[in-house]
Amino acid sequence: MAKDDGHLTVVDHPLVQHKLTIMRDRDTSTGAFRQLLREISQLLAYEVTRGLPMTTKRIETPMQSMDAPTLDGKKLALISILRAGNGLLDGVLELIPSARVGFVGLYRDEATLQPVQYYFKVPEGMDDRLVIAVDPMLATGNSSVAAIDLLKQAGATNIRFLCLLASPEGIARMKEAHPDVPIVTAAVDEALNEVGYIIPGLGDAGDRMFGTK
Ligand SMILES: O=P(O)(O)OC[C@H]1O[C@H](OP(=O)(O)OP(=O)(O)O)[C@H](O)[C@@H]1O
Ligand SMILES: O=c1cc[nH]c(=O)[nH]1
Ligand SMILES: [Mg+2]
Repeated sequence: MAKDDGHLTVVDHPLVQHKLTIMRDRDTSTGAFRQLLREISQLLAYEVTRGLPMTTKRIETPMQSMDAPTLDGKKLALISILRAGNGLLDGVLELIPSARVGFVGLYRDEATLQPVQYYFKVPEGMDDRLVIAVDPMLATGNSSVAAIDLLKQAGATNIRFLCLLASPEGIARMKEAHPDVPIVTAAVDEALNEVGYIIPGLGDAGDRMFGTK
């Protein structure tokens, strides 16, 4: 696991990198792409949930009673940035089924690369939750910055951002707009191309996941 100043964590684990390589391959099918994203999301979840507050609970093992560590999943809000965010959400939610879930609907206008909002629904009490926003792609950063703006407007103060692939430009934009939001990603690619796609990247995550192109 590579870290910079605490703002960015790159999960360079061999399992993550191997699965990401298959996802990048243009010949990987929609079904395999979705399955791999689910698997990677669970490996990334391990990192993004590091340091989550724990309490203890009195339990009886077959041998004796003990105060055992436990997580209060209800204090966690997972926010999917639609639609591709759902590909990360499903796997993380499987690991933490009691987490609360919200959705920010955004798509990138292909000409301006600005996000267009079409939906917003998050759990109550955002100010009292650890919020993990998920979206596989951090390209220009316009979508994630806008989504986090909205989450902060809804009261969130403790936010982390989980993605699969990031560009250097997107990381810089997030760091400038939201220096308090740590980013966890599987890889930082070379650059953005002239139409705002990550290079070498994996193409359009939503289209590859849902087979829409
Ligand atoms: O950092 P940015 O330049 O804003 O680009 C990243 C955004 O682009 C993709 O979504 P898209 O707009 O394609 O919507 P989709 O999830 O519905 O496919 C991706 O899932 C991010 O939300
Ligand atoms: O490379 C990119 C950039 C934005 N959105 C994607 O899905 N892929
Ligand atoms: Mg898309």
